[in-house]
Amino acid sequence: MGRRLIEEEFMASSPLSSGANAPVLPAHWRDFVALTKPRVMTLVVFTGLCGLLAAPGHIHPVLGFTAILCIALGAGAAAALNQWWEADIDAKMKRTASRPLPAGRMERQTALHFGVGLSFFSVILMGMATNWLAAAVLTVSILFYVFIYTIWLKPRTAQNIVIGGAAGAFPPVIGWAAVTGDITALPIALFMLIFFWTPPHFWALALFVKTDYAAAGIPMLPVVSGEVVTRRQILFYTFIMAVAALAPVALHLTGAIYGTAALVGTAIFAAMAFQVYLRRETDPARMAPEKRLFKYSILYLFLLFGAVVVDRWLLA
Ligand code: HEM
Ligand SMILES: CC(C)=CCC/C(C)=C/CC/C(C)=C/COP(=O)(O)OP(=O)(O)O
Repeated sequence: MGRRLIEEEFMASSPLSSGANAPVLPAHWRDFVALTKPRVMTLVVFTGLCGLLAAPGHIHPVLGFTAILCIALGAGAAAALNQWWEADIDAKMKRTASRPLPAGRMERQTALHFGVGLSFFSVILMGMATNWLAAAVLTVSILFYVFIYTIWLKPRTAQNIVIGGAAGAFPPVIGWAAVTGDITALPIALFMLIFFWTPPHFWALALFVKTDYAAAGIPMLPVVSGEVVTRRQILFYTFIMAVAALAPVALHLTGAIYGTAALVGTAIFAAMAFQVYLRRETDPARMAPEKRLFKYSILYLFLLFGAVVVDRWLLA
């Protein structure tokens, strides 16, 4: 048996092997959890929970819990459909190659059925447990992530996440609507905050995984327009995000606790974005500013959304 054949056999059984040729093993329950991108979804669920807790009025705790569960299940379903569509792309990127589909631990069809089934389940349960406005917005966010972002924009334009990022901005609106049955100024302001937060959040990451995206042929901004443009765009969107972060204070929708958190948190964000902007080349000895900004972007959103809830509860 030639050496090439042995290598091919090894590659086929490797968890990093391409989705196209890998043998499909029976999926383990852990693979279904992985399909929902649980780490990313923690923040999605947290922002949904904060929208629910900040809303005026009362919701029975069991129904409130069900609403948050539906946001988690809907977001997980959308993530599964994203991976069903992108199995071949994920196989080409180091960061994603060991996901259940590209690693050959699950059939694509299984992911499709899981994603569609969970989407329907989450929307119907949301409608029955809370109201049909919350269910409708959940539907829009799932469809937006799958069709507008994943299928339409992501493979076509470097502006994919600017528009497509709206999908991830809906959860606080859903949480709010689940309690009140309406959508007013504060949930719209929270939507805007996540919407303008997404470009600096994602492009900071894209700067240090750009070779992955280039290898997979995805037109992310650093691949298409280069690092200098991406660093400038990160700074530009950080300024718009700062306006969105301070808008609830200016509009008297929140009080001093959120105001302080937004002011301090956003000043740190802007300082980090400025460091990213100034950076031209990589110094392997220090953590790159873009890596620091990416990590901080997550903490920032946790902080500001937590502050909204504390603020509204103290005001109440
Ligand atoms: C279209 C918009 C977005 C894109 C393209 C994007 C992209 C990414 C990517 C590629 C990662 C690395 C994850 C991994 O390697 O598994 C990541 C991490 C993360 N994202 Fe985003 N993101 C977006 C929006 C959001 C939103 C709206 C939230 C929550 C509100 C969010 C929360 C997170 C969190 C918490 C992590 C860290 C996960 C970990 O600890 O591994 N992202 N994002
Ligand atoms: C309620 C509801 C439906 C919420 C949706 C939440 C949402 C859209 C979150 C976006 C975050 C996310 C997983 C981005 C990954 O981008 P990617 O898919 O390009 O990343 P990848 O390269 O890791 O696959």
